[in-house]
Amino acid sequence: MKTYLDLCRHILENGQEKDDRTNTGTKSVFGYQMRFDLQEGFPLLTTKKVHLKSIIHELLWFIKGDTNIKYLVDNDVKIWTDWPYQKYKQSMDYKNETIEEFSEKIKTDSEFASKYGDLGPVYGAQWRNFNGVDQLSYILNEIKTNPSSRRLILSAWNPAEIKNMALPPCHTLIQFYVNKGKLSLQLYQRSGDVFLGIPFNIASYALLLLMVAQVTNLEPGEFVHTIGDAHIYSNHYEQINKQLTRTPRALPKMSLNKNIRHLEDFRIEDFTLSDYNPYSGIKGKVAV
Ligand SMILES: Nc1nc(=O)c2c([nH]1)NC[C@@H]1CN(c3ccc(C(=O)N[C@@H](CCC(=O)O)C(=O)O)cc3)CN21
Ligand SMILES: O=c1ccn([C@H]2C[C@H](O)[C@@H](COP(=O)(O)O)O2)c(=O)[nH]1
Repeated sequence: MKTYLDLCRHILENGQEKDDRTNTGTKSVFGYQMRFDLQEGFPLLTTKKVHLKSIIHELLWFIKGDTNIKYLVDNDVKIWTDWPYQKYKQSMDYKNETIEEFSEKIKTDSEFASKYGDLGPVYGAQWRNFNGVDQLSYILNEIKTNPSSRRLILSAWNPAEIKNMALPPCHTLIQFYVNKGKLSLQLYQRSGDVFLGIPFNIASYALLLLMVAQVTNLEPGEFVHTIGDAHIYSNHYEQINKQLTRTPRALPKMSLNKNIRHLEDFRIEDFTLSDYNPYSGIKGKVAV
């Protein structure tokens, strides 16, 4: 994952200080592209330990078309909880619960979960029902029947619905590309938190590529990651510099249960990561 460290170095050396919505402050560049050949291994960072289980669950949650954090919270995935919690804090029902108590209520009280756990029409909703279009089914069918198409696009950016989303989509658009029996995927990410979000996003879309390749009988090719505003938050400089002192190790391997033929049939137990030997994890605050 030298590719990732190159991005970090590029921003530290060439990035400009930029204010942002969260008032944390960032160093930022506009426009950056990374390429990962999936034949060379699974692109999971080795310069810090990345919690893959959260990534897999999040992806399965998108594929289900789900937008309520209940599924994530039930599976102990915490990455989306801050946003509904902030909203809950501003409501009449809020009784000084901590985020842990809030999560517990989401788990045990389904009425509470439907009232306070929904993020609005975020990824899952747009992937499966963009103004009535199931984009994921459409893409899978096109890849199988019309692989040379240059229109294999899936968009999460639905301008009419942005105002109803807890957070406007960061991974706004993906395009598939099929050539010589290989499937590639390019992501256009409008905004990328290089320390927290990007390692997750790389792994997540690499995984989606492997899954789609399997169910369309293609070999995985390249994941191309294009970022618009690529930034390092000012409270993450230390964590990034620490990673820059670490020499990347060999990439792990990801194998999928070969019996799965439909995207919706994948379950957490169908993913096996092997030979993952990362350096220790590094903590950092998420800017909300
Ligand atoms: N500022 C910001 N950065 C993000 O990366 C981000 C957002 N906001 N908002 C929406 C989602 C949520 N994402 C998140 C949120 C939290 C972590 C995080 O805290 N990661 C820790 C712990 C992981 C875990 O508990 O599994 C990490 O060490 O990676 C990562 C991505 C990615 N996105
Ligand atoms: O998958 C994700 C989701 C979010 N991010 C980061 C990028 C930004 O730091 C924030 C979102 O704030 P905006 O003001 O809406 O850009 O979250 C990410 O890197 N990856």
